[in-house]
Amino acid sequence: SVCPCVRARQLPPGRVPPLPPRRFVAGGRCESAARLDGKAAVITGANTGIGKETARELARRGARVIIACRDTAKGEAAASEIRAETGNPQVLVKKLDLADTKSIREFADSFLAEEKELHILINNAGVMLCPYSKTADGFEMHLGVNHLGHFLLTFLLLERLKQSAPARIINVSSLGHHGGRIRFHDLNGEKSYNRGLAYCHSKLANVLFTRELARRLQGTKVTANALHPGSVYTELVRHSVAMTWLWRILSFFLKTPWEGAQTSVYCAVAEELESVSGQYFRWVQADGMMYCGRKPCWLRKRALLSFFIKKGLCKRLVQLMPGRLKVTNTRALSLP
Ligand SMILES: NC(=O)C1=CN([C@@H]2O[C@H](COP(=O)(O)OP(=O)(O)OC[C@H]3O[C@@H](n4cnc5c(N)ncnc54)[C@H](OP(=O)(O)O)[C@@H]3O)[C@@H](O)[C@H]2O)C=CC1
Ligand SMILES: CC1=C(/C=C/C(C)=C/C=C/C(C)=C/C=O)C(C)(C)CCC1
Repeated sequence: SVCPCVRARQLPPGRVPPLPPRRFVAGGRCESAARLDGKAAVITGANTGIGKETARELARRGARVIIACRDTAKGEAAASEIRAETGNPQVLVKKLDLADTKSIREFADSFLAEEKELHILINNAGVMLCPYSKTADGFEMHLGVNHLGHFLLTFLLLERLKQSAPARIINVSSLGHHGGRIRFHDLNGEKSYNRGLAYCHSKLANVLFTRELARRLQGTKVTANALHPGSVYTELVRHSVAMTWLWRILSFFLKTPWEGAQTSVYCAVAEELESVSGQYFRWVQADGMMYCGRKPCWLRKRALLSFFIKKGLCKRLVQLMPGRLKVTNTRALSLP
């Protein structure tokens, strides 16, 4: 493992390592130095938040990045900022409204006509806590945008991904998927609707879609993985006044969008994931509390030590903590 001081020096220009109290929430970062020259990536909802920071990191690595967003003015503002900062002129904007299948088809037609290759598709855009509403095609908004829109987009771009293989599909899900159920009898939430649960259902759909897609893509060199980015201070909570205030109050303890993008970047570039498919990733802390995967045995045996790390009482281990963060597969899901 690399000394934290060395890792700090490897941060991209302008990024400072988080202050000690924030190290607990900042999570790890993608340490792969992989370049993406000659590779093309589509990132949905990349005009802001996690998507924008993901676009910035892929552009920094030399990729041709297509920002797929519903508001092209916001997209252009993000693209010109990224072009200026990374020096990569190949950051483009294309209109995509995931709440309208007509717009998704237009995006795909235009993309397929203009772009010959696609190596990375990051289904990142999302809505949360929307008051009850429907997409242009009559689907409940969370399911329509977060899952069905991305489902159609992926389907339309799949041949291009296969032709460009090795290629990766990354679905940005959420820890919230644990609270989700696929309510086959009421997919549109017409019989009962809870906006928090509607979000969770759509995020479970992301995970299940990833698993089935990975199964169907076996042998094609196109992988599909899902992830939870962490709790990130973004505009995701905009539909809820209470959550907007909670987010402001907790902001110091939430990941920044750049920190939140690290799991997406890891899934997109890490060499060791070249043939890993059908998995769900999230950063986990080696304090034994959140760890579901390969917990180091010295931690498993020492619950007290784990408590000290969590409370920040053991200075040396706290200093080492960022180096002990891993992305791991967590939950094995089966269809309901
Ligand atoms: N922030 C967090 O704590 C967590 C986030 N996530 C997931 O991370 C992903 C990114 O969210 P985050 O960056 O936090 O949130 P933001 O609200 O900052 O970004 C969401 C993006 O999705 C776009 N979007 C929303 N609706 C549509 C649509 N109909 N068509 C096209 N684009 C659309 C938004 O566009 P516009 O700007 O035009 O509204 C925006 O670009 C989401 O999938 C979210 O569920 C998961 C767990 C935690
Ligand atoms: C209570 C609490 C937290 C709040 C976490 C929340 C509220 C997470 C919400 C996540 C969402 C909205 C996910 C969307 O997919 C922190 C800040 C992590 C740490 C301090 C204790």
